[in-house]
This record gives sequence, C-alpha cells and structure tokens, in this order.
Amino acid sequence: MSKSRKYLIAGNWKMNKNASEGVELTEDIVSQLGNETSVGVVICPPFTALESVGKAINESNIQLGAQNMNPEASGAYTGEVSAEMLRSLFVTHVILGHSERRALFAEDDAFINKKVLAALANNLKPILCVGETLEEREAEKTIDIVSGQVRKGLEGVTADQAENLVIAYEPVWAIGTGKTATPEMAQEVHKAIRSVLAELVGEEKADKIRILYGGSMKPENADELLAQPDIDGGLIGGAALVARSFVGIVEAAAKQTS
Ligand SMILES: O=C[C@H](O)COP(=O)(O)O
Repeated sequence: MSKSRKYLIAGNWKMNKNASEGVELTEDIVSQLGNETSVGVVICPPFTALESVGKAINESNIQLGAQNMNPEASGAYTGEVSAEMLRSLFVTHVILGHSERRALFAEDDAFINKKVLAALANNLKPILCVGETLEEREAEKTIDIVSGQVRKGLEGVTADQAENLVIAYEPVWAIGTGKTATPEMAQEVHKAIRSVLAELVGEEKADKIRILYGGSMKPENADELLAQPDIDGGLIGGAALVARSFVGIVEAAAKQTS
C-alpha cells in the first residue's frame, strides 16, 4: 500500500570521505540511481566535501544535506558553521541532534531546539534525530524519552513550519551495531512520535511530516521497515558509504510506492 508521504532516504556519511572520495561515491550513486524521482534522496557529507559533492549531484534529483550547524548567524564561534553558510553551498537539509552529537559533544535538547529554529528560519529542512539508549529501552522508557526529545526539540516551531520538518527515530543501540529494531518495534515508536506531532502542530500537518528510521538499515531489512505505516524513509549511516547498498535502499522505497 502506498503512503501519501513521499519516502525520503538520507545518507549520513558521518566523518568519512574527503572531497575527492565524496565525489567518486556521489558519481557512483548518481549513475546507479538514474532518473529515480519517486523517492526523495539526500546525501549528507562532511562540511569539507559539501561543495564538491554539491557539484557532483547538480544534474540529478539528489539533494544536499549537512550533518550539523550552529544556531548563531555569525561571530566568535571557532570551528562552527552557520545556516547561511550552508545555504550558500545549496544545502537544503541539516541533521540536528544526532545521538553521536548528544553523547560525544554534550548537545542537549535546548541547544538542539535553537538549531531547529535557526534552520527553519533560514529555509533549511531540519532532520531532527531522537532515540533511546539500550538502558532506557530496558527500563521501558522508550516512548517517554523519545516523546520528550520531540517536544523539546520542536518547542516554538509553528504549524506553518511543520511541512519543512523531518524527524529521524534512531534507537542508539541500533546505530552501527548491526542490530536493527524489528519493524514492529520501530513502528510503535514512529506512531507515538506522530501523535506527539499531532499535539504540537495538528493532525493534518502531522500526517505530512516524514519520520525516518535509522539504525543498521540496509537493503536486506529495508523492505520490511519501509512497509510500516509510519516509517517514511531512512537515515542511513554505514550502508550510505557503499553506492550499491545506498541505492538498494532507495530502490526498496521506490518499490513500496509502485
Ligand atoms: O545517521 C545514521 C545513523 O546513525 C545510522 O547509522 P548506521 O546505519 O551505520 O547504523
């Protein structure tokens, strides 16, 4: 059964690929994807490869995403990059609040919220990442944790801005571990996220927001995950670094829509 929401497959390269390696991978993805337009595709390379990858996707339907940004417009923030700087490189999406940034760089919900608001104010589509740790899952706190992250991350977002939002549910214990949430486990959380979104921006708008799954997604498990009613795509880490795997996941999404 096809959904009204267009699937979105986003590749998060994390700290992998320099500029020339990024171009090589992108060219491979572009040639394997051909004219696929039924699925939205975003590639999120490191900052240093944004410009060259942006040129390599120029003629294709692929969009460009960044992996982070600072909420301030400019100033003395050594090492940081602003929304406007990303826009100047034709970036359309930005991953915010990834669990690696929360855990390794101490980003909290309030800071992530500032970034979400700054991204939206600058016409960037935030991909807000949420997800529970293994300890939280075992303590049966998953829905509370994830709902809280969505509420705090989206504080101040208006219903009019909702169409530009993307949420990614990434159970921390499934990231880069080869362990995937079962489709049923993921669907339960995605459904809960959609009801929080409905509370925040109304049911009609919430129905249009894409909620991606992330955590060891690959062509072999993509069909089942993407078939779930509230899973609208994937945020792909490891499998996005291999053109065939990444394109395989896009093809799985395309199959769902046909
Ligand atoms: O942003 C992507 C996620 O962290 C998933 O990474 P993974 O596919 O390597 O598990």
